[in-house]
Amino acid sequence: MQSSLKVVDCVIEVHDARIPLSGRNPLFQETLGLKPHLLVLNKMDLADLTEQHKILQHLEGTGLKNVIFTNCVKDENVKQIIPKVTELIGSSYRYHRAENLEYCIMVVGVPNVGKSSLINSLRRQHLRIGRAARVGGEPGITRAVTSRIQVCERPLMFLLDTPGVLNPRIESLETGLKLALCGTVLDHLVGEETMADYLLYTLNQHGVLRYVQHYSLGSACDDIERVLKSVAVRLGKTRKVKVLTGTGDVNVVQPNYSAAARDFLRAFRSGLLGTVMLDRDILQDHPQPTRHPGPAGQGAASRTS
Ligand SMILES: Nc1nc2c(ncn2[C@@H]2O[C@H](COP(=O)(O)OP(=O)(O)OP(=O)(O)O)[C@@H](O)[C@H]2O)c(=O)[nH]1
Repeated sequence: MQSSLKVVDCVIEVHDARIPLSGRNPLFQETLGLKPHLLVLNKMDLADLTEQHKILQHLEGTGLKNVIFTNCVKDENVKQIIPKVTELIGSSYRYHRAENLEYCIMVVGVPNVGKSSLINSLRRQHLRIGRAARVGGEPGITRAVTSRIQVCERPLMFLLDTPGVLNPRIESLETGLKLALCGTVLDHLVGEETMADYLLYTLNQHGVLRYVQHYSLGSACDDIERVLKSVAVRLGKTRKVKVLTGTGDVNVVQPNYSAAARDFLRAFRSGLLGTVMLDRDILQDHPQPTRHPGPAGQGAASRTS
């Protein structure tokens, strides 16, 4: 990414709109910092944006003035990106390329936030043609900086897709769990049941109780074992386990907790359980944003219950 930088006019950083204030990789800013920068908060369809103005205020307080919320599956707000990028490059002090009317933009972000989807959406919007970048539900689909992909005719604009890069030092356990819920880390590395537990905690804390109806649970519950058991039974996700008894082996049918946890996470990620703002704690804890947030531990509030 660094070696491609000299041909890049602007950096578009894509992040998940459910975690607008946490989990970004600070190395992007440090390494790519001098180029004009646009933050695209994607998957807005999955985010609770009732406090959008507070989020924007908070981001502005940390020096991020150029922010656009998008849904790249439905092409929402994607049309705003190219005019904004053109404006940013035009007003950039590095813009000394009178003869060269091509723009080259690098798209960066943590894994699975929709960088390739954004490129495909831009092509649909401006060129009326489809896919150029591979899209996938799991992190790690794009594995190298691609050759340039044209996304617009006027102005002539090319994008470089890049692999998702996580901060090697995640600032807190809570931020790690939020990133995992958003699908930026392979689920089995964190553990589906751990993530399901955090998801249940979050949904209850935010009063997003659609899971109760979705799984016909009767009432809200903060016991993950009970919830996963009900989900497993309801979905018929059981497994036979051999149990050794005094009279020999007996096959016992048990709820398949892992399969239930996977279904719970899948339903959440596809929006079936409602929208959430996973950084609500940061918004509440830091009403007056500071311009230079410190390193480890700052930002994400610790769990209080
Ligand atoms: N709901 C929703 N899903 C989206 C949106 N944009 C992308 N996705 C989905 O998110 C998943 C990841 O999208 P990609 O475009 O492959 O993400 P990426 O950032 O290029 O991923 P890596 O190459 O792994 O870094 C895919 O399943 C997309 O369909 C969006 O705006 N809303």
